Amino acid sequence: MIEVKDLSKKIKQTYVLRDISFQFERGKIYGIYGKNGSGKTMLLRSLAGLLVPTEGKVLINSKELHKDISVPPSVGIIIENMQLLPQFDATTNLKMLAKIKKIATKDEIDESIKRVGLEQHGKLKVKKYSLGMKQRLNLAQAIFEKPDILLLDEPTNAIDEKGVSLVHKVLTEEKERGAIVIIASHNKEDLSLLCDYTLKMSDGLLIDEQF
Ligand SMILES: Nc1ncnc2c1ncn2[C@@H]1O[C@H](COP(=O)(O)OP(=O)(O)OP(=O)(O)O)[C@@H](O)[C@H]1O
Repeated sequence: MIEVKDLSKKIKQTYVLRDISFQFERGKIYGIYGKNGSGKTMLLRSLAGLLVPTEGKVLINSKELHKDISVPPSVGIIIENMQLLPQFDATTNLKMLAKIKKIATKDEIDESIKRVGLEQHGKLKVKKYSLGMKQRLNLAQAIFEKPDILLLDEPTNAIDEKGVSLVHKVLTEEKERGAIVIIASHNKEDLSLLCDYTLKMSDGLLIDEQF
């Protein structure tokens, strides 16, 4: 479980996150929507341990980030400006990540490439990928270790209609496996189709509209 308690973040005199408290539970998909600049990415970064709070805290299974643990022990992430290595193919990119983390097997890498519909292109260099193909590969790297938590910033960005249904299918499977899936998007309609729970972000505040 992820518990966010009174979380605020101030950057250069401005609060980009303001007094956020919420609990995210296993086996559910959460959607966070809001305008550009509302704080969605900042919240995902905080949950990933990539942003130190100014006030408040984030607990992952009762362990506090930046105190008991530095990052969540089992997390898959798609966050803006992520870099895949363009000179290598999809399989090599994931194999190199697997080497660093030492968790996924070759079969699990192949399976995740297949799940995102890239099996025909597994040997193509990533520099030849379209934006949508890169985004699918980003999803493959987020899921290939079967993490407990998935933090996904605009995971369907640049993906065509057929691809979007595939992404929805994969994320539903991840939820059924018991993962906590948290998606940020500016597209409320896209989220409402997929998510068990949708929340609105506005000016750094997280607004729960489903009382
Ligand atoms: N590196 C930074 N330094 C200072 N302020 C930043 C930085 N990155 C983002 N911000 C500010 O933090 C606020 C929240 O930004 P954030 O990226 O979380 O928004 P977002 O909801 O994810 O937007 P988008 O839909 O455009 O991705 C914005 O006001 C932005 O200007």
